[in-house]
Amino acid sequence: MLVDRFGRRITNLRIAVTNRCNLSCIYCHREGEVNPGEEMHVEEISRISKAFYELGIRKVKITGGEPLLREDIVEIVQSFPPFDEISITTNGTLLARMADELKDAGLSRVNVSLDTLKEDTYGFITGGGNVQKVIDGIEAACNAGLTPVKVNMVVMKGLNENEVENMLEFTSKFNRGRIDVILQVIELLKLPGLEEYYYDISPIEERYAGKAKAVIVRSMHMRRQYVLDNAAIEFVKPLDNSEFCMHCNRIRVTSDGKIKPCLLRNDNLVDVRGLDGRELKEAIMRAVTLREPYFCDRD
Ligand SMILES: Nc1nc2c(ncn2[C@@H]2O[C@H](COP(=O)(O)OP(=O)(O)OP(=O)(O)O)[C@@H](O)[C@H]2O)c(=O)[nH]1
Ligand SMILES: C[S@@+](CC[C@H](N)C(=O)[O-])C[C@H]1O[C@@H](n2cnc3c(N)ncnc32)[C@H](O)[C@@H]1O
Ligand code: SF4
Ligand code: SF4
Repeated sequence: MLVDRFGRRITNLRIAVTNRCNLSCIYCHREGEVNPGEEMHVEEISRISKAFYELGIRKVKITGGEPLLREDIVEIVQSFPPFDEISITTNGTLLARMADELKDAGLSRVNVSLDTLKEDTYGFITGGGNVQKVIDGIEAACNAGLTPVKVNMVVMKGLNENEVENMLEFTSKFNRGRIDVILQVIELLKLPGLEEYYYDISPIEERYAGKAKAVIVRSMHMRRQYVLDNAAIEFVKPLDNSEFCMHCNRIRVTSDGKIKPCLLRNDNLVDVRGLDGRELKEAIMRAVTLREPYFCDRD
């Protein structure tokens, strides 16, 4: 088991398989990648993930850019070691036609980004995306058993801050007798130029906390999930949140083969391209020693 200098156990791997995307969301952090080099080939992704598996990692998240743009995405999923869970975070636009194949390849579940159900707002946020394709993708993922599907909603002032209840109603339509779709409400990470859209989601969380039938506190980031009638809602509030960072159990790999100890830093990357065997594992362990909570209480 990998444990960093702060006693944080690392159980999850996040691999960006591309930096390319078919949308251009106004807020995109691209998983913290800047000026990426050539994308890793499937063999490299497989080699790196096996090294992490041998070091005790049991869950992997595929992300990007838009992972479903990779023509070999099914091969990538098939090439993983036997992780307990393989999930993808996707914008959902290409999911409808791929859901069954991905399930057969060994994918466990998906997160689908959908900030609004309003066509014009969705088009504005994503730079021209078609909301119906995403809805079709969510439906196909449910039918394929890629559940629970998490619908990622980044809340933005003046754009969708009043749509949480609508989105919850939308997810509850898929929950017949069990929770197949969870709404995940995400605080906007204020990249330069995004300040005007920032919206504090704490009052929204308080509102649903008051109505919850049960509360699940996740070991990852101590994130709270509230169980409601026929629905569930989780909150992701990283900003200035030392509790969130103290419970960060994930390590990242960039699309061009660098280990990234923290989403919000690029000054401590460890390049593992071309490494194998002991050298690769040593580089991974070096990256683990570079992990530090980004938001922490300082005197
Ligand atoms: N600051 C910070 N934000 C994160 C981190 N992990 C995820 N996020 C944010 O959380 C949002 C959702 O991420 P997803 O890729 O859907 O995955 P997840 O919800 O973290 O993971 P699962 O619950 O396992 O599906 C994204 O907007 C990320 O920006 C993290 O380690 N640090
Ligand atoms: C970078 S995207 C990559 C995967 C895929 N293209 C997608 O959109 O789901 C991963 C997640 O990060 C979220 N995200 C991107 N930029 C963000 C920001 N500035 N603040 C909060 N979340 C953000 C997206 O909404 C998405 O749910
Ligand atoms: S779909 Fe995902 S990767 Fe593409 S621009 Fe939007 S948030 Fe970024
Ligand atoms: S910002 Fe905090 S939670 Fe996110 S990757 Fe960095 S240390 Fe982990």
